[in-house]
Amino acid sequence: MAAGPTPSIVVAGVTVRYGNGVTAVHDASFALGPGTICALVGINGSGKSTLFKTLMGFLKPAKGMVSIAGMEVRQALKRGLVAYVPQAEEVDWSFPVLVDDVVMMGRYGHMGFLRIAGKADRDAVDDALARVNMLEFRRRQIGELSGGQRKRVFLARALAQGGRIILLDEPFTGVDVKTEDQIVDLMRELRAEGRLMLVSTHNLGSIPDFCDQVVLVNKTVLAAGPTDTTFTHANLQRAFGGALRHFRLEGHALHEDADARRVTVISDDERPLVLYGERDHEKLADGGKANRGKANGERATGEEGSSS
Ligand SMILES: Nc1ncnc2c1ncn2[C@@H]1O[C@H](COP(=O)(O)OP(=O)(O)OP(=O)(O)O)[C@@H](O)[C@H]1O
Repeated sequence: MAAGPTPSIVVAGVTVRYGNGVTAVHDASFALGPGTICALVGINGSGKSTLFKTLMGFLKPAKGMVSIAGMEVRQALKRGLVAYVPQAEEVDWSFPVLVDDVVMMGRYGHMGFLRIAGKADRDAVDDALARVNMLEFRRRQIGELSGGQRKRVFLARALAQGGRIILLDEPFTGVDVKTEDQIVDLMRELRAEGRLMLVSTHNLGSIPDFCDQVVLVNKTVLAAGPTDTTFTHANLQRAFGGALRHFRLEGHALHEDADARRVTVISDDERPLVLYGERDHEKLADGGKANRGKANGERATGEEGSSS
């Protein structure tokens, strides 16, 4: 991994307003360092995309300060430090462009004015496509790919760019479990390389597995910190209120055998969080840790729960 500024994000007292006067985020603060995968969690309209757009310099805070790798946003973007993997809805899939060309866009910041790709650029594109297992699709039109394949192409674009900070807006929406696992494995590799990833997701069940930090939002940052201490039942209730589906099944209502453990299923939208044998529901993350193997092994059960 190329040396560069230490990846970090500092958001301090940030308020963001849209042109129509809507204050989407007010007085939001959190800080993240290198070698981190952080989940950005909140209901629809809670300000996750607004925060991404602010970190990408598309929106300017009305108040507060954003610093990326110790620099102003504009400077960090100019240096290609931040790569963005957009939500599927933000992309015009009818635009006739090859997979190769999409990934090469990640290299534009490394090229001269005429954007002529050199060997280093072509190598970076090859490496990135190989890392997301998409080499065989490189001559395909982007619009001809499945949702999960498209996500992987945009992830490859971020890798080709060499961004030490990667923002992923709902990377798991509409992808199957196998693709989600591939994306998570890749993110773990990128974390081991010291990169910083901020991931918005409704997959609550996956968060204790691969995120070391969590930022919970609802128009402001309600809680931010290590998953173990922040991804708690109390904080999820604050973030989601009545929007959260929460089932608790226990004893003979659930088991015909002697296994009397309680099962708690907490779901926002996609993959729910499934906890076994919880007594104290305050600390979801601790329970998740103790029961993680089991919960993963029974993922399908949880998914049935979420559809009810
Ligand atoms: N371009 C815009 N102009 C005005 N208001 C906007 C604009 N985009 C978003 N908003 C408003 O800002 C608030 C936050 O929206 P945002 O898109 O950041 O939420 P989100 O958490 O990303 O939601 P989702 O989970 O649905 O993607 C919402 O009230 C939304 O209606």
